[in-house]
Amino acid sequence: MADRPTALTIKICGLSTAATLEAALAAGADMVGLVFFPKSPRNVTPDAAAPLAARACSRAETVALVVDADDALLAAIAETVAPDWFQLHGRETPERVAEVRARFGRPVMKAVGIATADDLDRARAFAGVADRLLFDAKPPPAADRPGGNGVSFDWDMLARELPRRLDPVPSFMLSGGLGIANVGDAVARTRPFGIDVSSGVERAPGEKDEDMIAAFVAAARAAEAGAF
Ligand SMILES: O=C(O)c1ccccc1NCC(=O)[C@H](O)[C@H](O)COP(=O)(O)O
Repeated sequence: MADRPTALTIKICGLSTAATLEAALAAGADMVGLVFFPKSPRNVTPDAAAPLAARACSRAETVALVVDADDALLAAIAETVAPDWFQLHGRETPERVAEVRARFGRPVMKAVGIATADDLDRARAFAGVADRLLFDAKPPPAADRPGGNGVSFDWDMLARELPRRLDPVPSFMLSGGLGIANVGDAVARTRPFGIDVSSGVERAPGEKDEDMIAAFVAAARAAEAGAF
């Protein structure tokens, strides 16, 4: 079993305005995510993201989320935004994860889509390479993005199969369809290192809601008391 934190790490992903970023920081988020994927309603350019990352500096870790990004985009983000983490949310191989980690000198979180226990076997290849895994739901068939779709997967399957299939259990974050009403249940069932939310704190796709962010963090903090 990987080291357990004394507290739940909370990540709010897909922030694109100063006001909602401030709401996440004020609520006590540990990580804030910036999405660099043009098809996403949360997409930001490196130039737009730079002042957001600067605002978060030393208050929370910044995470740059990319999908099958080439080195040119990663270099532009590294130089302009200087994120603490890269989150690779596409079809990156374990070799590419290792390459990004070495080339850009920052920790990498690898998202792995989970639907069945076989997907946990697939995740094993990333466990020794990525600094953290993010278990996310697979996108619905018609989705035009691989994450941030507000859909969940079977948390009980994860809790049951993870220790059987990955030994030691890696440090993982849980995402996919989390919201104010279900985050407590999700944490109690899966006991993750951390959680990650995007759609569940939005009033419309890409529009974060400051009150929902605060309520989500409060609900997650209430859940951590029982889980850790
Ligand atoms: O948010 C996006 O638009 C996005 C686009 C492409 C790849 C990943 C994306 N988001 C990932 C996340 O925000 C989270 O890591 C996670 O999937 C949670 O999403 P949600 O189910 O919406 O809470």
